[in-house]
Amino acid sequence: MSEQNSRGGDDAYEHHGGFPVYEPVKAGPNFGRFVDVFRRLQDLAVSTHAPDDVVDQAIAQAEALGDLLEPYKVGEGKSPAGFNVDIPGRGSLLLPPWTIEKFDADGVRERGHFRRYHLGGNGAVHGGTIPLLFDDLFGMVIHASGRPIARTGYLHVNYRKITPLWDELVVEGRVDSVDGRKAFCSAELRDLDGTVLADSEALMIELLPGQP
Ligand SMILES: CCCCCCCCCCCC(=O)SCCNC(=O)CCNC(=O)[C@H](O)C(C)(C)COP(=O)(O)OP(=O)(O)OC[C@H]1O[C@@H](n2cnc3c(N)ncnc32)[C@H](O)[C@@H]1OP(=O)(O)O
Repeated sequence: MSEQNSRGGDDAYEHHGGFPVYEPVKAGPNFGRFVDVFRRLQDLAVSTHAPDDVVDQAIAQAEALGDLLEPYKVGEGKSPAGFNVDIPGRGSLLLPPWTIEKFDADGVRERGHFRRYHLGGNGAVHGGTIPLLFDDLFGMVIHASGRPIARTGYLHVNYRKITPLWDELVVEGRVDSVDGRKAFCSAELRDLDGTVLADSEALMIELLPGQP
């Protein structure tokens, strides 16, 4: 149960805007492997040129897999996908497979790589994938800072160098300053030599009660 605050409001509700208060959904012991196998399939789906009969077999097997899983569909916030910080990408296939290394009020650092599924052109990571990485990072930066839930008002990305597939990389972000509901954040994506591949600035705006 949430409690009334001194302004007569509801602390939990105000902290979460119009969001439900999600409880983390713990994954079973095989969920990491489950995500891994789907990442492999994502890579293969965009990197193979198989004969038609093999494509037909793949469709049949994928349909059978869909039929196996369909009865277990759940609503938002009820699947372990996206909620498990021990699994790369928190177990979400939308996110690249990055792992949280540091998560505190000073900022958040993650380490990981992009895969064939994230290919843009000529061996480089797709330019739309990098804002995804930053946007999600800034969400966690806000969470780690202890600030109320926020949404991205703007996200600016500078692409400084080609970002390669498969190489281990590091991204780190923090809140630079706060002005009322507005948290101004920044982050850098680097290779292991410390070269900045991309950097980003974002405005994260605290949600008002009831804002979705
Ligand atoms: C372990 C699990 C972790 C889990 C971690 C999970 C991480 C996931 C994180 C994902 C984050 C997202 O992608 S969120 C999805 C992408 N973002 C969105 O969809 C947001 C869509 N936009 C909105 O809903 C709205 O614009 C809001 C709620 C953000 C703000 O609307 P509002 O409440 O009406 O606010 P408004 O008065 O307009 O603005 C408030 C102040 O911000 C300023 N402002 C607003 N927009 C801008 C802007 N683009 N550029 C400059 N300034 C702006 C205004 O001038 C004002 O300043 P002043 O006059 O006060 O000075």
